[in-house]
Amino acid sequence: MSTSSSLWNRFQQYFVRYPKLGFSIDISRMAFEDGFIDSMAPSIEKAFAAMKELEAGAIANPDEGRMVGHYWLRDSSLAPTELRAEIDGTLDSTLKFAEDVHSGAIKAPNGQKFTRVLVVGIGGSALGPQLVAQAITPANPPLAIDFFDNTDPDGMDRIVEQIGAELATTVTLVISKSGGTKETRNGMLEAAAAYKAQGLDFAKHAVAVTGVGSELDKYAIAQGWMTRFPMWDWVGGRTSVMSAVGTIAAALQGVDVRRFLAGAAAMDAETRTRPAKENAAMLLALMWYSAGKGKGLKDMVVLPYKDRLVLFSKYLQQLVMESLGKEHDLDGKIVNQGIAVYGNKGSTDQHAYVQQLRDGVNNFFVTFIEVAKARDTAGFEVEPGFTSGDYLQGFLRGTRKALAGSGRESVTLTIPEVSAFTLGLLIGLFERTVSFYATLVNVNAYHQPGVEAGKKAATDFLKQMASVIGALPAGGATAEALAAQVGIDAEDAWQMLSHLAANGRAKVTLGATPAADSFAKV
Ligand SMILES: O=P(O)(O)OC[C@H]1O[C@H](O)[C@H](O)[C@@H](O)[C@@H]1O
Repeated sequence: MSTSSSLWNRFQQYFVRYPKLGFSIDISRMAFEDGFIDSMAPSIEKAFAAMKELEAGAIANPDEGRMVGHYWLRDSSLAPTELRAEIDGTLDSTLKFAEDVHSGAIKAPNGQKFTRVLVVGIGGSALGPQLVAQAITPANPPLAIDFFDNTDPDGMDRIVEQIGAELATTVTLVISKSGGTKETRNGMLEAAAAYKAQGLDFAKHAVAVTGVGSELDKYAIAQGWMTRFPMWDWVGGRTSVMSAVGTIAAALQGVDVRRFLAGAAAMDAETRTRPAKENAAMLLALMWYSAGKGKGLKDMVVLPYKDRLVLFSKYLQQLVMESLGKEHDLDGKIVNQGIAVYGNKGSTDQHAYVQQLRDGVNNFFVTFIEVAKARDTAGFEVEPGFTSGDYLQGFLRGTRKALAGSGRESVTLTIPEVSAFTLGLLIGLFERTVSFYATLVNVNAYHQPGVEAGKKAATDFLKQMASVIGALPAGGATAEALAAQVGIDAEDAWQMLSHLAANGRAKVTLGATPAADSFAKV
């Protein structure tokens, strides 16, 4: 990768485009040797074979004994026969629901049309709808959208305050595949309380998207919610944006959902059968492998040069890190796999962390996303002969060159514009890349056992907090003494007592050290 003519040749060799989709991938600035792809042939074959089985309904998630069916959501004809009607029917009914909300056939209890949607969900049950809302909704969508995607009460208070009296015409989607996620349960209860405070009946504004028979599903039935849509165990949260999880909010916001699905289906079709050297998903998986030596040694920095795609790095962060970040491989060997993903957008990031990318520790590769069309409206020249869009391209190309000049690797993906179709296409591309890469490094991409450890520790912490509150004396005691009394760790006790004190639920007299602080009942 030295002279400009050899770079031009390398570009020709490693540039693949799908003209029908307006999509291209350029891996010429990755530092693999020319024989690399051929040398990976046996692994590539294995990955293609595993994908074929997965798409045919194999138990591709062995730990949970589940099929992996997100690829069927955009082409139900590939799904096992018994699932097809349910996939199509659910899609139709989510779109019909949105249509009825728009037309006023489904109204708010006050007789007016719904004007806003509040999504309560977290992780895979929020990131997809958030990305869609940011990237492909009209500037002034038919319904404005807000999210409760955390159990931060202050965050929720701010949203409720912003919505104000419009809560009367707000439909709330509570989204949880498992139906038991605590943050989402809390968000739902907080939302219900906010409606109640305005004299509104939450049930008449509430819609559930969840697994049939889940805690949430039962609750929604018992409370008489507006309606419910199903989630299936064969769709993982992080790949659920094309199920009801993503389609309802998208449709309510005026997104052409069928085009969104068609984009993913089109990328699936391109990358399902093409041989490795012209297969964008396989090439990307091979680049991840080459950059990180199959061990995730290099982070992936996602740099879309387009404001609308600012959440794409966050979306990929969950998709990639929750799928690939695994302690064990499929043979039970300890491997501690994964690829760290971060990023924001260009050229904004050039004024922040790109300094380190150019000059600092070389522990990453960049994925540039270039959008060919600069804007929808007529061009405007910021100086004679140049538009803002020319600058955006200049900064992308300049950064790619500057990085390559100091031995930093990058992949560049180009799409014609940001639309429902091209967002679907990008999501489809990365989903298949994750599936391929998982086989290359022999991990199960479809479970997330590590997430459970933090959840269990949080549950224990809350149980212990209850016993500490019960033991708080009127006269004051140290954290250590209270911890010994209820049989818990002294630091945990101090942390929860400090939290209680900060929120007016305990009194604290600070000592010289945490051990000398004294806590009492209020
Ligand atoms: O949709 P839910 O069941 O509420 O799950 C929400 C999220 O939380 C879990 O902890 C998982 O790690 C995520 O993959 C999932 O998307």
